[in-house]
Amino acid sequence: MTEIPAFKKNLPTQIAVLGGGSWATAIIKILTENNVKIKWWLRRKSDVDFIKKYNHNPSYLTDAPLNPRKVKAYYKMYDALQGVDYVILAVPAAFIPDALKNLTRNHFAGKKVVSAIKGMIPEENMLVTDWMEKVFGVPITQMCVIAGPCHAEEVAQEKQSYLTIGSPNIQLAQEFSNLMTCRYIQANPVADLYGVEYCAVIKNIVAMACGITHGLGFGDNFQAVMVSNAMQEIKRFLDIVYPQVNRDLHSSGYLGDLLVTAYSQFSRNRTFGNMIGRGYSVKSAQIEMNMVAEGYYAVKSIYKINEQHDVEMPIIDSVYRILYEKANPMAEIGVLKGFLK
Ligand SMILES: NC(=O)C1=CN([C@@H]2O[C@H](COP(=O)(O)OP(=O)(O)OC[C@H]3O[C@@H](n4cnc5c(N)ncnc54)[C@H](OP(=O)(O)O)[C@@H]3O)[C@@H](O)[C@H]2O)C=CC1
Ligand SMILES: O=C(CO)COP(=O)(O)O
Repeated sequence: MTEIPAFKKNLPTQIAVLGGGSWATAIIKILTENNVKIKWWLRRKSDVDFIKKYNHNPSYLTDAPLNPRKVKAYYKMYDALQGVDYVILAVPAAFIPDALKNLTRNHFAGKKVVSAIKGMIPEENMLVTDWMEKVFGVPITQMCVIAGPCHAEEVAQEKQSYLTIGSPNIQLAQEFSNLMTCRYIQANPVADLYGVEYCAVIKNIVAMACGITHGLGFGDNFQAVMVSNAMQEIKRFLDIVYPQVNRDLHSSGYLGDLLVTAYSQFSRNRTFGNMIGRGYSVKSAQIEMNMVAEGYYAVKSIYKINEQHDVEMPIIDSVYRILYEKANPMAEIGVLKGFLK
């Protein structure tokens, strides 16, 4: 017998959130504005104990209070997954294989899976949703992704923001959008899961390029040209890798996400790039940041995927050579200048 979903019985929707960083914390804050119960998995027992006692995350978005009637923290992932309707993945992509290594297909059977991750699985150069389908057999029609211009720090301050929920299953995208819409968040469904997921990954690399050029002393004029060219680069890539009619790349789920990451003071990817432009090595930039810049891993994956397609992607190529081939940033941006219009 098919189980009646909780929202149809007017019961709280039970949602597992996997990951203890700033985005997981922000998503939990948003969801608890609605009729949901959250089962929150974090990797450190000390964090779980802290949240049970003080009702906020000890390390990320520490000012965001969490409703103890709606949020329960878990250290064992199996316990967090029990009885939930949705599983939200919010661990940085590079750590997903390790975080989920003890799970089987059964843990996801019948559950809807949402990726809040804007990164690629590095070893396999795969989108997170493709990887979830391959490893755990989750049908793509049971998955959606969260995209759009939205920094966790602004969610914590309840600043009006917009999200885009992508799924080939538009009913699912609508259902999850309803769960994510509240006083300060408007979530909108789109049928283009792969387009928004790839765009969210690539815009992180572009934000790194913006940070690099800023660190090198280039100004706003140059950055505006680079961001415009980046949008065309994203379009060329998507038109080859996942063509779709009616994809509006100028909407906030694509262009908006690129703009906020390229320009925001909160962007980890831009901050990381800025350090590289100022002369930090990759290792020292990683040590300096206590958060994860997905673009570092993603640029290698996109570069490798594009070896099969040969799309013209000069910004991606430059960032790849700077981060992985120790190319001199100033010399590399000098080469890039010749491609920009
Ligand atoms: N922050 C934002 O505004 C947004 C983030 N996203 C996406 O959300 C995803 C999660 O990022 P976010 O929450 O920001 O991450 P943060 O940078 O805020 O935190 C890093 C997280 O990664 C965990 N981590 C670090 N190293 C490891 C490891 N070796 N194994 C397992 N976990 C590890 C940390 O756990 P610990 O603290 O225990 O070290 C922490 O939970 C990313 O894909 C990001 O692109 C998407 C939209 C907005
Ligand atoms: O995707 C984001 C905002 O939409 C977050 O970007 P950063 O990871 O660069 O902070």
